[in-house]
Amino acid sequence: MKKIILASQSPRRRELLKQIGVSFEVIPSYMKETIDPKETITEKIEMLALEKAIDVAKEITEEALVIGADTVVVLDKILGKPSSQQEARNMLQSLAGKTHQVISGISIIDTKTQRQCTAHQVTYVKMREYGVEEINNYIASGECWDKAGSYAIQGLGALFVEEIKGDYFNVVGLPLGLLNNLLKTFGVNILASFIQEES
Ligand SMILES: Cc1cn([C@H]2C[C@H](O)[C@@H](COP(=O)(O)OP(=O)(O)OP(=O)(O)O)O2)c(=O)[nH]c1=O
Repeated sequence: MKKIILASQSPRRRELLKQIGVSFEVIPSYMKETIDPKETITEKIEMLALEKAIDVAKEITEEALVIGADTVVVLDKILGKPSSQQEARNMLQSLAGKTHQVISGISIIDTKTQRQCTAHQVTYVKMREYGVEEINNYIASGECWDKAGSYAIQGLGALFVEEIKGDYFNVVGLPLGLLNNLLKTFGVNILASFIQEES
Protein backbone atom coordinates (compact mmCIF):
# COMPACT_ATOMS: atom_id res chain seq x y z
CA MET A 1 0.00 0.00 0.00
CA LYS A 2 1.17 3.55 -0.71
CA LYS A 3 2.51 5.50 2.25
CA ILE A 4 -0.25 7.54 3.92
CA ILE A 5 0.35 10.72 5.93
CA LEU A 6 -2.42 12.22 8.06
CA ALA A 7 -1.96 16.01 8.10
CA SER A 8 -3.86 16.45 11.35
CA GLN A 9 -3.30 17.04 15.04
CA SER A 10 -6.76 15.64 15.85
CA PRO A 11 -6.63 12.53 18.07
CA ARG A 12 -10.14 11.67 16.78
CA ARG A 13 -8.97 11.50 13.17
CA ARG A 14 -6.03 9.34 14.22
CA GLU A 15 -8.34 6.89 16.03
CA LEU A 16 -10.74 6.69 13.07
CA LEU A 17 -7.95 5.99 10.59
CA LYS A 18 -6.60 3.27 12.92
CA GLN A 19 -10.10 1.76 13.08
CA ILE A 20 -10.01 0.94 9.34
CA GLY A 21 -6.64 -0.80 9.59
CA VAL A 22 -4.63 1.76 7.64
CA SER A 23 -0.99 2.21 8.62
CA PHE A 24 -0.05 5.85 8.49
CA GLU A 25 2.21 8.56 9.83
CA VAL A 26 0.97 11.79 11.43
CA ILE A 27 2.45 15.15 10.43
CA PRO A 28 0.13 17.93 11.68
CA SER A 29 -0.34 21.17 9.85
CA TYR A 30 -0.15 24.20 12.14
CA MET A 31 -1.39 26.49 9.40
CA LYS A 32 -3.60 29.35 10.55
CA GLU A 33 -7.10 28.71 9.24
CA THR A 34 -8.27 31.74 7.24
CA ILE A 35 -11.58 32.00 5.44
CA ASP A 36 -12.29 33.87 2.21
CA PRO A 37 -15.69 35.62 2.68
CA LYS A 38 -16.48 35.18 -1.04
CA GLU A 39 -16.54 31.37 -0.85
CA THR A 40 -19.65 29.32 -0.05
CA ILE A 41 -19.61 27.28 3.19
CA THR A 42 -18.76 24.01 1.45
CA GLU A 43 -16.06 25.71 -0.68
CA LYS A 44 -14.51 27.12 2.51
CA ILE A 45 -14.46 23.73 4.23
CA GLU A 46 -12.99 21.98 1.21
CA MET A 47 -10.42 24.78 0.88
CA LEU A 48 -9.36 24.41 4.55
CA ALA A 49 -8.93 20.65 4.11
CA LEU A 50 -6.91 21.22 0.92
CA GLU A 51 -4.72 23.89 2.53
CA LYS A 52 -3.85 21.56 5.44
CA ALA A 53 -2.90 18.82 2.96
CA ILE A 54 -0.82 21.24 0.83
CA ASP A 55 0.92 22.65 3.91
CA VAL A 56 2.22 19.18 4.85
CA ALA A 57 2.68 17.83 1.29
CA LYS A 58 5.06 20.66 0.35
CA GLU A 59 7.53 19.49 3.00
CA ILE A 60 7.48 15.82 1.93
CA THR A 61 10.16 14.58 -0.44
CA GLU A 62 9.13 10.91 -0.56
CA GLU A 63 6.14 9.43 -2.38
CA ALA A 64 3.04 9.56 -0.19
CA LEU A 65 -0.66 10.33 -0.06
CA VAL A 66 -1.28 13.26 2.29
CA ILE A 67 -4.74 13.54 3.87
CA GLY A 68 -6.05 16.86 5.20
CA ALA A 69 -9.47 17.33 6.81
CA ASP A 70 -11.63 20.01 8.35
CA THR A 71 -14.89 19.77 10.31
CA VAL A 72 -17.35 22.53 11.14
CA VAL A 73 -20.84 22.80 12.58
CA VAL A 74 -23.24 24.94 10.59
CA LEU A 75 -26.37 26.56 12.00
CA ASP A 76 -27.11 29.68 9.89
CA LYS A 77 -23.36 30.39 10.16
CA ILE A 78 -20.18 28.38 10.70
CA LEU A 79 -19.52 27.38 14.31
CA GLY A 80 -15.87 26.44 14.75
CA LYS A 81 -14.04 25.65 17.98
CA PRO A 82 -14.91 27.81 21.02
CA SER A 83 -12.28 30.21 22.29
CA SER A 84 -13.96 30.91 25.66
CA GLN A 85 -16.55 29.40 28.02
CA GLN A 86 -19.01 32.10 26.99
CA GLU A 87 -18.55 31.24 23.32
CA ALA A 88 -19.07 27.53 24.06
CA ARG A 89 -22.19 28.39 26.08
CA ASN A 90 -23.59 30.52 23.23
CA MET A 91 -22.93 27.79 20.66
CA LEU A 92 -24.56 25.07 22.76
CA GLN A 93 -27.53 27.32 23.52
CA SER A 94 -28.04 28.08 19.82
CA LEU A 95 -27.95 24.34 18.94
CA ALA A 96 -30.57 23.26 21.56
CA GLY A 97 -33.81 21.90 20.09
CA LYS A 98 -32.64 22.44 16.50
CA THR A 99 -31.12 20.49 13.63
CA HIS A 100 -27.67 21.60 12.47
CA GLN A 101 -25.28 20.36 9.82
CA VAL A 102 -21.85 18.95 10.49
CA ILE A 103 -19.69 19.27 7.38
CA SER A 104 -16.29 17.66 6.97
CA GLY A 105 -14.00 18.33 4.03
CA ILE A 106 -11.31 15.86 3.05
CA SER A 107 -8.45 16.43 0.67
CA ILE A 108 -5.84 13.97 -0.58
CA ILE A 109 -2.64 14.93 -2.39
CA ASP A 110 -0.27 12.50 -4.11
CA THR A 111 3.20 13.98 -3.54
CA LYS A 112 4.59 12.12 -6.58
CA THR A 113 2.08 13.19 -9.23
CA GLN A 114 0.76 16.28 -7.36
CA ARG A 115 -2.76 15.04 -8.16
CA GLN A 116 -5.24 16.26 -5.60
CA CYS A 117 -8.79 15.26 -4.83
CA THR A 118 -11.12 17.12 -2.45
CA ALA A 119 -14.70 16.47 -1.33
CA HIS A 120 -17.04 17.06 1.58
CA GLN A 121 -19.83 15.27 3.42
CA VAL A 122 -22.82 16.58 5.36
CA THR A 123 -24.47 14.97 8.42
CA TYR A 124 -27.63 16.35 10.03
CA VAL A 125 -27.72 16.31 13.84
CA LYS A 126 -30.83 17.18 15.84
CA MET A 127 -30.27 18.25 19.43
CA ARG A 128 -32.87 17.74 22.11
CA GLU A 129 -34.07 20.62 24.28
CA TYR A 130 -31.63 21.32 27.11
CA GLY A 131 -31.09 24.28 29.38
CA VAL A 132 -28.35 26.44 30.88
CA GLU A 133 -27.72 24.09 33.79
CA GLU A 134 -26.89 21.14 31.54
CA ILE A 135 -24.77 23.39 29.33
CA ASN A 136 -22.79 24.68 32.33
CA ASN A 137 -22.28 21.14 33.63
CA TYR A 138 -21.11 20.03 30.18
CA ILE A 139 -18.66 22.93 29.91
CA ALA A 140 -17.33 22.02 33.38
CA SER A 141 -16.43 18.56 32.00
CA GLY A 142 -13.92 20.30 29.69
CA GLU A 143 -15.05 18.29 26.66
CA CYS A 144 -16.14 21.31 24.59
CA TRP A 145 -12.57 22.47 23.93
CA ASP A 146 -11.10 21.72 20.54
CA LYS A 147 -14.47 20.58 19.14
CA ALA A 148 -16.34 22.31 16.34
CA GLY A 149 -19.70 23.50 17.70
CA SER A 150 -18.41 22.94 21.29
CA TYR A 151 -19.60 19.34 21.63
CA ALA A 152 -18.28 15.83 21.01
CA ILE A 153 -20.86 13.31 19.82
CA GLN A 154 -18.42 10.50 20.70
CA GLY A 155 -18.32 11.61 24.34
CA LEU A 156 -20.66 13.24 26.86
CA GLY A 157 -21.97 15.41 24.02
CA ALA A 158 -24.01 12.34 22.97
CA LEU A 159 -26.37 13.26 25.82
CA PHE A 160 -27.49 16.33 23.84
CA VAL A 161 -28.21 14.42 20.62
CA GLU A 162 -31.78 13.40 19.72
CA GLU A 163 -31.30 12.22 16.13
CA ILE A 164 -28.62 11.93 13.48
CA LYS A 165 -29.05 11.57 9.72
CA GLY A 166 -25.93 10.69 7.78
CA ASP A 167 -22.44 9.43 8.54
CA TYR A 168 -21.62 9.40 12.29
CA PHE A 169 -17.87 9.35 11.58
CA ASN A 170 -18.25 12.56 9.60
CA VAL A 171 -19.36 14.25 12.84
CA VAL A 172 -16.35 12.89 14.75
CA GLY A 173 -14.07 14.43 12.09
CA LEU A 174 -13.36 11.91 9.33
CA PRO A 175 -16.05 10.49 7.00
CA LEU A 176 -14.61 7.00 6.53
CA GLY A 177 -16.82 5.90 3.61
CA LEU A 178 -15.99 9.04 1.63
CA LEU A 179 -12.30 8.68 2.49
CA ASN A 180 -12.36 5.09 1.20
CA ASN A 181 -13.90 6.27 -2.10
CA LEU A 182 -11.29 9.01 -2.52
CA LEU A 183 -8.41 6.64 -1.67
CA LYS A 184 -9.63 4.22 -4.36
CA THR A 185 -9.10 6.94 -6.98
CA PHE A 186 -5.41 6.94 -5.90
CA GLY A 187 -5.19 3.15 -6.26
CA VAL A 188 -5.59 2.37 -2.55
CA ASN A 189 -8.28 -0.20 -1.82
CA ILE A 190 -8.45 -0.73 1.94
CA LEU A 191 -10.69 -3.82 1.99
CA ALA A 192 -8.89 -5.49 -0.93
CA SER A 193 -5.56 -5.06 0.87
CA PHE A 194 -6.68 -7.56 3.54
CA ILE A 195 -7.26 -10.29 0.93
CA GLN A 196 -3.86 -9.67 -0.67
CA GLU A 197 -2.17 -9.86 2.75
CA GLU A 198 -3.89 -13.17 3.62
CA SER A 199 -3.13 -15.00 0.34
C1 LIG B 1 -18.96 18.13 16.10
C2 LIG B 1 -17.74 17.40 16.58
C3 LIG B 1 -16.45 17.83 16.28
N1 LIG B 1 -15.35 17.17 16.73
C4 LIG B 1 -13.98 17.62 16.44
C5 LIG B 1 -13.36 16.98 15.18
C6 LIG B 1 -12.22 17.91 14.88
O1 LIG B 1 -11.04 17.42 15.55
C7 LIG B 1 -12.65 19.25 15.51
C8 LIG B 1 -12.82 20.31 14.46
O2 LIG B 1 -11.60 20.94 14.25
P1 LIG B 1 -10.74 20.88 12.91
O3 LIG B 1 -10.17 22.24 12.69
O4 LIG B 1 -11.51 20.23 11.81
O5 LIG B 1 -9.57 19.85 13.28
P2 LIG B 1 -8.45 19.93 14.39
O6 LIG B 1 -7.98 21.34 14.61
O7 LIG B 1 -8.93 19.17 15.59
O8 LIG B 1 -7.29 19.09 13.73
P3 LIG B 1 -6.46 19.42 12.37
O9 LIG B 1 -6.85 20.79 11.88
O10 LIG B 1 -5.01 19.34 12.76
O11 LIG B 1 -6.84 18.31 11.43
O12 LIG B 1 -13.90 19.00 16.18
C9 LIG B 1 -15.50 16.02 17.50
O13 LIG B 1 -14.50 15.40 17.92
N2 LIG B 1 -16.76 15.56 17.79
C10 LIG B 1 -17.90 16.20 17.38
O14 LIG B 1 -19.01 15.72 17.68
